[in-house]
Amino acid sequence: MAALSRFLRATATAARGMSTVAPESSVIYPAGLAAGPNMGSSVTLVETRDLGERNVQWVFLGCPGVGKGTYASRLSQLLGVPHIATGDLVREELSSSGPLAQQLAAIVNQGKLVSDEIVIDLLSKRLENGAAKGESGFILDGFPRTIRQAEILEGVTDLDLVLNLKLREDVLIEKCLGRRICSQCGGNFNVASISVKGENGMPGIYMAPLLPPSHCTSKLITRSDDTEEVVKERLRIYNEMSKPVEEFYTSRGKLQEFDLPGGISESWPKLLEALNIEDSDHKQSAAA
Ligand SMILES: Nc1ncnc2c1ncn2[C@@H]1O[C@H](COP(=O)(O)OP(=O)(O)O)[C@@H](O)[C@H]1O
Repeated sequence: MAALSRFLRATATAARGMSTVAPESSVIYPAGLAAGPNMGSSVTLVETRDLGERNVQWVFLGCPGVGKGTYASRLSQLLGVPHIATGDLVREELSSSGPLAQQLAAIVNQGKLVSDEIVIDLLSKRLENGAAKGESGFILDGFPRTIRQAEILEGVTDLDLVLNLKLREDVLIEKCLGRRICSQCGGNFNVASISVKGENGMPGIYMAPLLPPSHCTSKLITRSDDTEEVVKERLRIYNEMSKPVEEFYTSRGKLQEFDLPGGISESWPKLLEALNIEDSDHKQSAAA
């Protein structure tokens, strides 16, 4: 805990003096981004890279399978900040021969949460390594997941935005079960073809599969915690432990909700619009 506190305090101080890393494509996002989220109010669009503000510090919340990783990764490339997923940090640790590996595997494979101490330790190390390489700002994905983690983060940094991605639960389960990773290149794919009719006032939803290129097809693996039983347990734990985190940020006026309307090509431009981010290349990247 102390490590994260010390580290984030140092990063925040250093970052305040830094200008935003200019992303490769033309990105325009709201003035005063550092001061608070854009909650749909009218915001003057300016090029933030000219303002000399610090890089964004965002958090992505959302149930397992909602697509936090996909959208956080795209936005991190667009905004020139690192995408830090605590699930990836946990998986890296458990695939290592480190002392925690066995203990972590047992927890993750049951769909339970790793202790706050362990996650904070892994996150601190990741942030320290990033800062040594000159990184600043972040999009955190999968952290905080408990009120305690949220309180610790709040004690050491001032988030600009907490984005809560939402999708109906039956679709979340299908998406988790369809996830595949290429064991060679690490690419993330999804073989599920989702087509749910609208009912009881809920809109229908269509999501095309995200299929791998042919050279990855024979190398696809499934995450060991993406079985139906474990996904349901992860959803249960999300509702019990992480829903309160949504309320925590709502009460601070930081939470912005985003209902995913469909697959990436449909959702990505709408997400950029909701965030008041203009990406001149978005048509090409949405189709990628
Ligand atoms: N912030 C966190 N706190 C506790 N455990 C975490 C945290 N982030 C990740 N984990 C552990 O890593 C697992 C995988 O996380 P993640 O890849 O984010 O999965 P999901 O698809 O459920 O969002 C979680 O089920 C949990 O065991």
